[in-house]
Amino acid sequence: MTQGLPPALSVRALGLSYGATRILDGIDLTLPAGEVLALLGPSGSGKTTLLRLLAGLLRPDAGRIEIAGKAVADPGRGLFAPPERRGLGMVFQDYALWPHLSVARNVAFPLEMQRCPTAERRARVTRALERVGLAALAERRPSELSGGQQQRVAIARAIVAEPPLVLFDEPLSNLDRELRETMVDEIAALVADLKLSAVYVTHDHAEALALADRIAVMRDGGIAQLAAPATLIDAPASAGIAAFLRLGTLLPASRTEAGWTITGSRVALPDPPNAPAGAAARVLLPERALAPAATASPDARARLAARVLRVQVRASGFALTLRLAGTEHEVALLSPRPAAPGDDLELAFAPEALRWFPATDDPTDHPLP
Ligand SMILES: Nc1ncnc2c1ncn2[C@@H]1O[C@H](COP(=O)(O)OP(=O)(O)OP(=O)(O)O)[C@@H](O)[C@H]1O
Repeated sequence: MTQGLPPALSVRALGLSYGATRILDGIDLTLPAGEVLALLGPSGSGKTTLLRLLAGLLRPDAGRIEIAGKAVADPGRGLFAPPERRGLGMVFQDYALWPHLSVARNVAFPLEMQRCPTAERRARVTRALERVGLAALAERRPSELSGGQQQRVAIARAIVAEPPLVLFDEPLSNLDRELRETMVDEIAALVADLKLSAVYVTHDHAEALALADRIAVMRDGGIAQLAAPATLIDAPASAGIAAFLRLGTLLPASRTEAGWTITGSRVALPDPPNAPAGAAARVLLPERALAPAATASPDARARLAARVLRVQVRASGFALTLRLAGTEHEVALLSPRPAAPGDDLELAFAPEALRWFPATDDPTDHPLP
């Protein structure tokens, strides 16, 4: 966080309805200056609507938005600042460049709006284009650039005026996978170098984890969990969030006289640290906590037998799909050693790596994007 500055963004009790349908409700957020917040959620969860409210493209019907300490929307007080008075940088998935203007003129646009003197404008445009590696293409038209280059122009335009907040709306979704991965790293480096504050909408959890200081997982027009990436992975607030983030296998568990077992089997599970209420629960077996027994870490004190169903060779190892012995449940695992379909393996893990949820917490209510 940048010391002494007001939060880049503060949102309190924000809400919006279309007719009788409540689209967003009770949104509370604070983004310290210099941090990146990702809005992550499945299609229809309200990410774009929230971003449009921040941009001033939509009016809320309840709550308050402050940007860098200044109120920009507060319907209770009749306050609403339109987009041009918020001074934000914005990057959209379709680039939104002026086709008839050169790259340099596109990037200069926000400075022209601010009536920035010509010499300073030229210097800042050059600097912004250098930052995104496009200084050599300043006189081209957008149509003479690749998709990735066009998006770099849009990013240069969004940062040229050093706005208090940059909004990214799924900026990489039109690019192919390889370029997306490169550009996630580039955006992360740029945002960190310039100490920008940013809100980044995505439905791709890998993008959110790579870029954000904090992630708001959105669901049904609300925030289901707001946490740092490491916390979200280590302690998802619900089985639904664990399923959405694809953290591992969710198993139904039952309490029997002999202890907890995987429901419908005799396969024993280690006792949970805090006993879930009732005789049924859902347990997450996190993929990153599992290892084939021979390569397991020394603190692995629990084991499950499994049979290999499928193997995919990856650059980083062997992606195994296994069936837990005595059950119909499948688990995925990245193994450093090769295996073949039909092989029997023991999976080792530390019992405290398991995450327990109430049986009523149904991950299938949380559709994947
Ligand atoms: N103009 C509108 N009128 C009525 N309902 C709308 C309107 N715009 C969006 N919605 C509804 O609001 C909800 C949230 O939509 P929003 O576009 O914010 O979701 P999203 O999380 O950004 O989804 P996606 O990833 O598909 O863009 C959806 O149920 C959508 O159908």
